[in-house]
Amino acid sequence: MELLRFTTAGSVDDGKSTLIGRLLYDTKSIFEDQYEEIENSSKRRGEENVNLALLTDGLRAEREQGITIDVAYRYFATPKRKFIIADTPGHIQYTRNMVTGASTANLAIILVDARKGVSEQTKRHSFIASLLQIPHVVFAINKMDLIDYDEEKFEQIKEDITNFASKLEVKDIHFIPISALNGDNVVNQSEKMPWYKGSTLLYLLENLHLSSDHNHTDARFPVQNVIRPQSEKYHDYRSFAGRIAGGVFRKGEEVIVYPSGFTSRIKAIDTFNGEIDEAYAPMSVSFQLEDEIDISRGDLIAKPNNSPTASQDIDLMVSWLGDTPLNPSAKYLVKHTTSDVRAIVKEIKYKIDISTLDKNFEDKSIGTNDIARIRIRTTKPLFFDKYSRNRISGSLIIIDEATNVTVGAGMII
Ligand SMILES: Nc1nc2c(ncn2[C@@H]2O[C@H](COP(=O)(O)OP(=O)(O)OP(=O)(O)O)[C@@H](O)[C@H]2O)c(=O)[nH]1
Repeated sequence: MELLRFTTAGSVDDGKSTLIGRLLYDTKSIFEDQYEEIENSSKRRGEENVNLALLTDGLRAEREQGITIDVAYRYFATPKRKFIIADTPGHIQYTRNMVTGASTANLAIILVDARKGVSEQTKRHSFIASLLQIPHVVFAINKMDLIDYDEEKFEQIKEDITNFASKLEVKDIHFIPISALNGDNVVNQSEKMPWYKGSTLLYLLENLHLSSDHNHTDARFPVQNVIRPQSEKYHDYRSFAGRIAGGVFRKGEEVIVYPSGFTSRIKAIDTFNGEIDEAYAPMSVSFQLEDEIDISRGDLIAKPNNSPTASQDIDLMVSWLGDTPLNPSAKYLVKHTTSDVRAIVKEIKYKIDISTLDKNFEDKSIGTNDIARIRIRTTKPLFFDKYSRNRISGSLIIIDEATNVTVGAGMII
């Protein structure tokens, strides 16, 4: 069954928790006793309706004690698909949380309060979604019940969003008028908005075409592990395990290994369920090669005539996640796919004001939640692609060596 990863974003109180609760409840993904529990809490709090937000807020309260990065992952499934929701609270640390939750997402739901329309947060979240190149973005115009399910107001918000989104790189945009509280257009089609002819949120989540989210052109296989069993029986066995980051690999095809540049052919493709003839992103497989060449963790297997860029000077957009500002004279550790290298920040080109999208060339201080264009120099060449071409081989993370904390998420330009 296919897996869809999505993230929710919105300002505080736009209804993220209620929406997630509604999705879980209407798809029957919660247990009877969980429902009874929130039913009782709602009564105790003197609330008229069962407050579905309590379902996720309860879990949140628990995790807010002592976990630095505030993203909770929730799972549910329908007969059609499996889902992982990265639930990020909307308060101050928005950028950091959204970047963390969204980096592997296929889709982002950006909530907009129908009464307020496009807000500063809507713009920030849309910018981050475009920066991270989340392939699909759904603007859920929530609380339609509070504006009498007014079609004109919905159309106006849609137009406002379309106008500023035209400046961004978002490939696939959807708009759905919903009421998370009452369940309109979340799982069930609303009877209150006969003018809306589009699909419900769940229908969209279940039916979106996902295979084109991966790069199927440039074959990239970062080696995670060399498998060399100790037992007599597998005496001559050696294979290279990892997850395909792009393209298609077939048995018998010629491959090239970086950084060595040696070539060989694929003798076999092993998987957990046995041998296969063809493998593509995002499958986890292990390659046996025909020649005995030296390969270790961090190497990249690709195909001749389709090489990645090799360089030690790398330009990137960085989203700063650290609590302490970027230190231009520090050495950082950089993790790029399966390889680790040391790096320094050579240049801070500019910082982006994410509410206006303006570039600031004067202020070079990069603190928490800032997004900036920088250039780093690594101690060894990295073999990479542009982030716009491949979200895996085009991204890296920056780690503070002293504390081992991830301080930056970088998208290679
Ligand atoms: N009338 C109406 N109220 C809603 C709707 N969705 C959410 N609310 C209410 O809006 C308030 C905030 O909802 P939450 O789901 O807690 O908002 P949130 O975005 O998760 O907030 P944080 O978790 O604090 O970021 C609650 O009182 C909800 O009952 C809706 O569709 N209609």
